[in-house]
Amino acid sequence: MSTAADKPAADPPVEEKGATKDTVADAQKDGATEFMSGSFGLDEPEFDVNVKLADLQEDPNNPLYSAKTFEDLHLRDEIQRGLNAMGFVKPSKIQERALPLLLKDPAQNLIGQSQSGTGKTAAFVLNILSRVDLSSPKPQAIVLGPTRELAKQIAGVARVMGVFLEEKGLKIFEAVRDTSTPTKPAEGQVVIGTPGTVVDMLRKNLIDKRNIKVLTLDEADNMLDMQGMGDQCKRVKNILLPNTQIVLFSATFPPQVLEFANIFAPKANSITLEVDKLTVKGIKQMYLDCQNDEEKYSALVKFYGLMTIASSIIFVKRRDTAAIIEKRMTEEGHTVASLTGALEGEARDKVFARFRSGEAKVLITTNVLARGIDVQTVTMVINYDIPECVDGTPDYETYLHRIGRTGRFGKTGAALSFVHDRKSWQALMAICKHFGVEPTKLDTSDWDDVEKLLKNIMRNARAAVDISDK
Ligand SMILES: Nc1ncnc2c1ncn2[C@@H]1O[C@H](COP(=O)(O)OP(=O)(O)OP(=O)(O)O)[C@@H](O)[C@H]1O
Repeated sequence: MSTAADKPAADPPVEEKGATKDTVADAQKDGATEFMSGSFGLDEPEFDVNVKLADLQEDPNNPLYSAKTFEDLHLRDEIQRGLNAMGFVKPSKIQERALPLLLKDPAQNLIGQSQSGTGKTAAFVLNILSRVDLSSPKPQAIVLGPTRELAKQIAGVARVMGVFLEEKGLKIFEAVRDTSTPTKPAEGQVVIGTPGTVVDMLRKNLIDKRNIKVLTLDEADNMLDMQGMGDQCKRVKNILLPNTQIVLFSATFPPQVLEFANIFAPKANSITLEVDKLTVKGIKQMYLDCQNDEEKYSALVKFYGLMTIASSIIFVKRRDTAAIIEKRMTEEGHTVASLTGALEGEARDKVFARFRSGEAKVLITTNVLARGIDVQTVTMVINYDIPECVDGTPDYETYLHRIGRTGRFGKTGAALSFVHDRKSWQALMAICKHFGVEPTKLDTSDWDDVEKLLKNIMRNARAAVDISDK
């Protein structure tokens, strides 16, 4: 467990021979992952995880199932060098518990849950990089994510972490659809993509299924729950060999999905969290009480007039709201990027790259980017519309994933939700009650007060980020 007291001295990330920032930067060409400050910023709260082993005879508290250091895992030398170059000093809680279970032979299934921004990607990527046989160029692992942005981000992490395995032949293949349907075979031991494209490629034998030994689903609850993707994920699994290691990760596993997850990944070891442990403590949660729907927009403009924020994401329910806000904020002189499902393929990549690079400081989006996206500079998330399920009930999970775009890996951030009527207020209160948080109320009738409060919060957030960057 990491506390402020046991943080390692703040050395800069290791730059060993041949493992310079440039080497890592080269592997980051798609801008998918950022050069990290290392694990020093990690200040995980004390919390208990529930570890359940498939073999009930075994003791989940056996030290063998916990790795306090990466060295404990005896990783391939090239992987350890990759971690050093990324500045990963020690495993996060989920990595500490999940990695020994993932890496154990013979391979076992795993269902892993931990809060947003706690390093789940590195956990499953490390497993894959440890398991691929580089003497063969054939696909050996598949990772599925719900969006092209997330799939590309994961591929970026795998490339950075595996940069020293490249000379041994490691290749990462992105299976996301561009303008045309795929016609060329997947080249690389690790295939990372969206479920539709991957099913398509498997069916057309563009992915050789015969050597696949690991199937990982990131944002697994989302992937298994949604009818379309759930079906596609099942198809992928059914095409693969029956002894494939199935790895499911997410910050949220609502009970009904967890049940299905246990069917999808039979006899899985599992690491789960109680619902009141799911919120990231470093995210200050607030809400802005607006008179009506129209006032939301003027409040948004006023808010951006008051604040200078490193980067922020505004989540809306509908594409047309995103378009309106984009237009009006641009007219106000803000550089914004708007990404919704209305955009496809490379056009989406371009918009997202503008945000990731910091050229656009504000991203307006719908739930498409609610999950997984890791942009370190995001200090504020705005829920312009409170997330709701198709039946109009509050969407707890999406709220958690949305606000988790900030406050990543021990950093602090703020989440501001707009409420404008009884329904939106009730929905937010239900969500906060569900996760056991008490949001701070900001009142638009006293902007001086709002400004003071926000500045204070953002100053604290910046200070915390500065410290963790040292
Ligand atoms: N051991 C580590 N030391 C330092 N930084 C780390 C470590 N593990 C992960 N990170 C960094 O933490 C950040 C968050 O990691 P990641 O994106 O994997 O979170 P996640 O748990 O998958 O979040 P989400 O639930 O939102 O998808 C990344 O920028 C990653 O580089």
